[in-house]
Amino acid sequence: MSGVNANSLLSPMPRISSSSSSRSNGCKKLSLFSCGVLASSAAVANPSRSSEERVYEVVLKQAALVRELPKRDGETALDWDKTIQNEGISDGNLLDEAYSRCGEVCAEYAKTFYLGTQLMTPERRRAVWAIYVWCRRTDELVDGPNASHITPKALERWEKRLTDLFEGRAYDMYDAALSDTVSKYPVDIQPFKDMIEGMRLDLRKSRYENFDELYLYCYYVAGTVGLMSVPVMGLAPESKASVESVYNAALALGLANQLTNILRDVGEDARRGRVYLPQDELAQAGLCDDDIFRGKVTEKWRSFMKGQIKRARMFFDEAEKGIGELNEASRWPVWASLMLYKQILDSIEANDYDNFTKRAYVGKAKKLLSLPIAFGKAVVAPQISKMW
Ligand SMILES: CC(C)=CCC/C(C)=C/CC/C(C)=C/CC/C(C)=C/[C@@H]1[C@@H](COP(=O)(O)OP(=O)(O)O)[C@]1(C)CC/C=C(\C)CC/C=C(\C)CCC=C(C)C
Ligand SMILES: [Mn+2]
Repeated sequence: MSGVNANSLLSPMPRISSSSSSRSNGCKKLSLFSCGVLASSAAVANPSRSSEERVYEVVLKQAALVRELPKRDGETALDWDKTIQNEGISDGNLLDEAYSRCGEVCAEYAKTFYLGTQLMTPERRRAVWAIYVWCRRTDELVDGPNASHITPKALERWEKRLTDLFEGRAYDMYDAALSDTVSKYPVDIQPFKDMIEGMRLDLRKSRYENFDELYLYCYYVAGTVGLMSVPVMGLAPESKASVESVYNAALALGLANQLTNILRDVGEDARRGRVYLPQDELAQAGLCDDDIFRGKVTEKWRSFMKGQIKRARMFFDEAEKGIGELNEASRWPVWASLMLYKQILDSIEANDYDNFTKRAYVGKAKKLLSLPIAFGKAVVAPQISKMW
């Protein structure tokens, strides 16, 4: 691929600011906090409104947007793929070129995921690429080579650029692709704004008092990706599940991925002065920041890590419940990404919980093996169960 690198993804940004999100009150239920993996601090830390409740409001809003979609002849509200197909995907050379550049970035940065998207319909595939590129560029702002120059002002400009592209004013080719995607699929701007909020958080915060705080961070930087992806991946027309439950599963996959990322990168983050672990749970385990900076694997550390891994796995389990509700052609990349990420947790265990000096990874052979297994879960198993 021709010259895609972190710098070239980030072209200059226009000025002006825009406001960030506001959320209203009033939600119900909760899931993984209350399941008692670790005595979670959510209710204690914020008795009035936990992060999980706040995020659940966003989930409800996203689900409502989908449910409110106008129905056209022969379509259900959940089957918007036909509409896109009827409108055709060739919108002129420039747009095709914009999408194919997104595909190149995706192929360069996320090879396995790119492969996974090959089973999706061409229009969904290119829409997922466009979302991927926007997320990657947003992440690069605080994680990439120019991260030390990124200020809140720069993030304001990035957000202004986001609102522009949602209104049809694209700044460059990658934005043009996303602008087209959000005009065709019922994708809401809120998760995108929230991801930028996560980048703001990264600029000003390097410690998390409890899981409630960490949950919100994980939602901002990764749960949002799940919410952005569902409208593009589409729901199975035959699905009987509620739209909320599918969004919840998507959210859970983003959270699980991010929690896994955090556990994999403990040593690397500590070297940057960052600890993305709940401080109260560290204290309960008899640990503190200094233990992390020292980086010695002790019994206390192993036991702490076991709890954290258990929680991440519970989020993966929650996510698995929703994959079968997605449009059939979208299930494979999701299963593949879930299986690959989940195996990072196995690898941390195999490293005897040394995530200070060893980077947990999934080897090529295991990666390759995961693809047909994911295919089996996504495509073959549902066909078999239809036959019975
Ligand atoms: C089909 C599919 C998997 C679609 C998602 C594609 C997509 C839009 C991905 C964007 C990912 C991205 C670049 C996010 C930016 C923030 C970020 C980097 C988050 C971390 C990802 C891992 O990246 P990496 O290992 O490279 O991390 P480093 O920056 O290098 O440290 C994350 C951990 C989060 C990624 C989150 C997802 C892929 C969410 C997936 C959820 C769904 C696709 C919903 C599935 C639906 C159901 C019903 C389960
Ligand atoms: Mn990153």
